[in-house]
Amino acid sequence: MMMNTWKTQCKFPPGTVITGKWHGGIYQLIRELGSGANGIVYLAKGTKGHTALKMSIDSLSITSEVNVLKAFSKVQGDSPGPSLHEMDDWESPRGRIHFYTMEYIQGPDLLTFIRKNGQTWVGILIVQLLDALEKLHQEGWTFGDLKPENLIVSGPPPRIRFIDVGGTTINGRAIKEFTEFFDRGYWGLGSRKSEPSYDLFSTAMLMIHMYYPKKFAKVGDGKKQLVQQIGSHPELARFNPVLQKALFGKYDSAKRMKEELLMILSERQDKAPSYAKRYATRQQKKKKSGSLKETVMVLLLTIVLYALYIYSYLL
Ligand SMILES: Nc1ncnc2c1ncn2[C@@H]1O[C@H](COP(=O)(O)OP(=O)(O)OP(=O)(O)O)[C@@H](O)[C@H]1O
Repeated sequence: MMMNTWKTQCKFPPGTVITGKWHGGIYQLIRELGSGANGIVYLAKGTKGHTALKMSIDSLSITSEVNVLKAFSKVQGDSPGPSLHEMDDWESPRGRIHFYTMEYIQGPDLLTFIRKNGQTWVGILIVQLLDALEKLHQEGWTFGDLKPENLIVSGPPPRIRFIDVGGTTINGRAIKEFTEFFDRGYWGLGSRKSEPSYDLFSTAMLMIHMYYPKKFAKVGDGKKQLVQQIGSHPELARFNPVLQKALFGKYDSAKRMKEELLMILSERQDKAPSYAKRYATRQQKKKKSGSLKETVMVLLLTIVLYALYIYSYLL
């Protein structure tokens, strides 16, 4: 009932002009992009070009999402989420509506991208995701509701971005929004406390979902079931050590998970481009066992292979 009320209040046809009460920004709605639990997102045209405009009658949720977007902008390097343009109110014919505008992120969601471009992309995109998560966690936030619909692959070059920051929570609190399949509480594998390991569990579930596009429900012992699902898919099974550690809360940082994932990806020389393969073979011949030198070399090799791997796909 509540939802219908706000939905009706925030529903406007293309062409509607929104004028900011406090900052005077003018936006014309182009089309609806989607609606969530508390608002509607439109593609709009402002004086500086296209923008995504989220409106809601709930000022608290708008303020809290704006705060998350501000935190994203503090993240080192490019923001993993949409950059915030401005926040304002609009005195609409149906009363005051709160809104903010942000970068319009164009591209397919994660699952659509994988369906179109193949599973060879899974590793690299998850590495990118872990990179973004590491930065977010360092700023003291947990993303929370990680699912394919909240991840857009923009580009080229393909780059994974977060949308829908409604579930992003300060570390140490209770997770605000979650989706059963990606929630460790649902699988009986941990609490709903916002902390890095919560996101890493969801990341492992994202990987599983990319190989099992049809989500499956929990039957009996969640832990046993997930281990079985991983083991019975040959492509997914090679990620087994990393997946199990992430599912069972053994990683306390996305960085560590990323490093171990990169190790597995660098082992996959059969799929690597030929120059990468030659490089890897050369390095293996030179390899001296059991030393720090070896660890450094493996890491370097991993980085080089990763760069070549990406490069080969951009050609
Ligand atoms: N910055 C953006 N760029 C492009 N599309 C966006 C952007 N933000 C949101 N969208 C689109 O608008 C839809 C609605 O977004 P919104 O954040 O309101 O909620 P949701 O993800 O559908 O649901 P909920 O918040 O309930 O989890 C998204 O699914 C996405 O398709």
